[in-house]
Amino acid sequence: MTLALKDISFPETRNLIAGEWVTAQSGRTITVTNPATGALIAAVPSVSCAEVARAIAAAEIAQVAWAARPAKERAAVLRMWFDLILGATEDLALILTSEQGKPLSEARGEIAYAASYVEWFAEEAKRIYGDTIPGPTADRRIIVLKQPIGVTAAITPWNFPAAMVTRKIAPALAAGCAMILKPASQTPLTALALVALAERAGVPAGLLSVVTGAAREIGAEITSNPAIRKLSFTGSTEVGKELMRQCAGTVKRTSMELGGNAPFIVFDDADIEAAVEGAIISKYRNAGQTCVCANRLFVQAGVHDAFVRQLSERVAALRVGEGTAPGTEIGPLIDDAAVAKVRDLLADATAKGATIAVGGKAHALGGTYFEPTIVTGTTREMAFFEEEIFGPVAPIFRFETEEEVIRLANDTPFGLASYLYGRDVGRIFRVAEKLECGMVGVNTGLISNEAAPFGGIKESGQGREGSRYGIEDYLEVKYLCLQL
Ligand SMILES: NC(=O)C1=CN([C@@H]2O[C@H](COP(=O)(O)OP(=O)(O)OC[C@H]3O[C@@H](n4cnc5c(N)ncnc54)[C@H](OP(=O)(O)O)[C@@H]3O)[C@@H](O)[C@H]2O)C=CC1
Ligand SMILES: O=C(O)CCCC(=O)O
Repeated sequence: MTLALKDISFPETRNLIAGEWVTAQSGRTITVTNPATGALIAAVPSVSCAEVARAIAAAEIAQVAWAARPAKERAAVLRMWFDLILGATEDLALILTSEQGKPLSEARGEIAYAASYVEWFAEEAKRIYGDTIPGPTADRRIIVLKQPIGVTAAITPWNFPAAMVTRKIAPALAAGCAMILKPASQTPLTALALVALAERAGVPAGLLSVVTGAAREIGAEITSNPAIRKLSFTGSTEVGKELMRQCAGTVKRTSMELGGNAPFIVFDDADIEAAVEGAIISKYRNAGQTCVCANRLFVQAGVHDAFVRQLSERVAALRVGEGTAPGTEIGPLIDDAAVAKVRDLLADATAKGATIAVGGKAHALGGTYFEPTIVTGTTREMAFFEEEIFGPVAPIFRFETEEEVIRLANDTPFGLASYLYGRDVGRIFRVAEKLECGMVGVNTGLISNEAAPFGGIKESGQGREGSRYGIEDYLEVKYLCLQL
């Protein structure tokens, strides 16, 4: 399949290792397909541990020189990368939609979102401030320095092939770190194109490498190589836990952005139209394949029926189709396993008494398309109360009281995002403070932006990305004790 791209050097299908664009030494490749059609798009290298180790060795050298450059120079390179990304929006969006499936309009939005992290951290690079602390005795002074952590690595998922890449590379480079990136095997082309643009922007040879191939093998090298001082991972909780275990061997710092099980709470005094719009964005963005997607919708008894009716009208009208087709709002799911998971969750719920209000089955388009779905009459016993759905299915739970909904919302090992709709300011603060999670959307279904600290608690992970907190994860604190 040929993509109609403006930049003739795209799609880039090689890896950037130690400053050179290469194929795998073994000649092995992995294939990339379009989830909308199943068509083969490209083949990218499947590299060995030795090639990853070579990238890490080059990064060690390049990082020293990069960290020594004034922050203003690092910022200028990042700013140039930001400009190049925005200039290549159409190509990047088409590559992204072709390998991931999301509607082209969402892909364009993701490119802008991805670029916003680069712009943000270009600015933050210049504001890595230390501290002076009054000494414990009259003849002592304490000075705190913030220094780059060194060579870092990132492993990213397929659901946001651009934004998860820049959200990790940009703060790393801004802080003076080097990075080895391993993107998801299903969506490597967006990452390769972004890294090609970073090279054009002036990122020095060896500082940033991108490797594709067998996750276990590459992950084993990244997590065991002592030169890697930090790993930032976005993906499933299961793999995140495994990587944390592996990183323990060399006591690497980790940032983990893992699964979620977001409650979306609608109180009786909510603006129902606004709550419905929020649910559409929060639940059905990227066909429900987002870690911050509403996973359990709790609606208070007084507005339950009105909310279900209005949401059903909106959901039944969502246009399902190929991401590149004009007007598409819901693309295909990433693969057959994702469809099977959604089907199993629905079968479990209906067997336990739930009702399908809208959708509920594979879409007539075939392939991995699934109908946008609403399920009512749901209970705590159903599997989707516990599991991340990662598909276009909204289970709606009816509740009566504030105490009950807080208990239900927190009854999960996850703690990433939560949403609540209502007008009672006192209740909003009470509930937001009691929810066990890292982020709360109040009267909004969209909480992601570069200025905010994105991240979770409990088994949803640790560390924050974006905002002024995001760069801290790439910095070490060193203190100087001065005896006068
Ligand atoms: N929190 C989030 O944002 C995300 C959550 N998920 C959840 O996880 C489920 C499964 O999705 P999936 O794509 O399989 O997520 P994974 O966690 O398996 O994949 C995420 C990234 O980790 C890599 N990876 C997988 N196994 C290892 C390993 N042993 N060592 C090192 N790296 C590894 C993958 O590489 P490769 O692609 O080569 O396998 C990919 O780059 C989804 O249904 C969803 O519930 C998924 C994606 C994002
Ligand atoms: O779902 C994810 O894997 C990442 C978060 C998407 C966002 O930034 O909104």
